[in-house]
Formats: sequence, C-alpha cells, structure tokens
Amino acid sequence: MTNIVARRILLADKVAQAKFGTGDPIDDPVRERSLVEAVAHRARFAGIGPDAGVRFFRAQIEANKIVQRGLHRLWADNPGLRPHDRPDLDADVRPRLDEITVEMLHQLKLTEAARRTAAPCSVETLEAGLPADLRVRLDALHREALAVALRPICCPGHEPDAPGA
Ligand SMILES: C=C(O[C@@H]1C=C(C(=O)O)C=C[C@H]1O)C(=O)O
Repeated sequence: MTNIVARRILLADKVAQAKFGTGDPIDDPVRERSLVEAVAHRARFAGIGPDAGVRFFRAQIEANKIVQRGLHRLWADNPGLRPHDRPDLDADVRPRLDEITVEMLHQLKLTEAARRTAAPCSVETLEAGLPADLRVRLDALHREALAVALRPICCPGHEPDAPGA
C-alpha cells in the first residue's frame, strides 16, 4: 500500500506541471467531490467501510495538493527550475490517477483485516519499506506529503477529520 501511496504522490509532480502557468487552480473541488463520491460508492460495493475509504482518499488529495503547492512555490521563485513540458491533465494525468484509485481501493480491501488488528505504525517504518527507486525520488516536500497520506493507515480512526468530511 505504501508503494502506491508514494506513486500517487510522485504523480502530483505531473499535476503541478500540467497546471503551472495555466491559471488552473491547484484545488478543484468539483473533481475532488466526484472522486470522493465514487470512492464512497465503490467502497460500499466492495465491502470496505465507506468512511474509512473516504478518509483515506481525502488524505491522498491533501497530500497531492501539498506537493502541487510546494512545486508551484518553488517554480514561481526559481524560473530556472520550471518544467519544460506540460502534460495534459485530462488526457494524460487524471487517467493515471484514476487507475491508481482503482488499485488503492483494491489494496484497501485486501489489507482491511490486517489494518484493523495492526498496532499503529510509524510513517518512517513504512517509508523505509519502499523500494529504493521510489525512496530516492522522495525529497523533503514529497516526504511531508507522504506523512499526510499515510496517516489514515498508520493511525486508523485517529487522524482529525478533514474540513467538510
Ligand atoms: C490532482 C488534482 O489536483 C487536486 C487534487 C486532487 C486529487 O488528489 O485527486 C483532485 C483535485 C484537485 O483538488 C487534479 O486537479 O486532478
């Protein structure tokens, strides 16, 4: 599960690139709402607690926006670091996020029982278990996002509810 959480966070770089300089806001409440509704529906269908599923995905969204905000700030302040290409958000990046959503729901289902009985774990432990090729791509910004994204897994039921949850 940590693996796919890290992959979604790294994909936020592409989202940030797609939006940078276009005027498209980092926050897209319509897209978020449709994701959360789809997750609640599918979680219920798959027999995962919809609340747990929604809580998990709200954390993934927040983590994604942490990376986007951090990169937009970095690029605004450092023109030399700005990306040269702009992926297509709708045609390229969001379909990849949608694939990850399906995979994450599957993993949530598979790990449900284990997570219910597991002792709270630390983000550091989960991060240390990542394959090296993913770990090396996580700088301080991505690690900050990873900590937010993993909170529902590490501390099920203990993380504060997101606004509007
Ligand atoms: C990833 C995007 O940016 C934000 C983060 C989202 C997410 O993590 O799923 C969804 C909508 C946006 O608020 C996007 O616009 O697709």
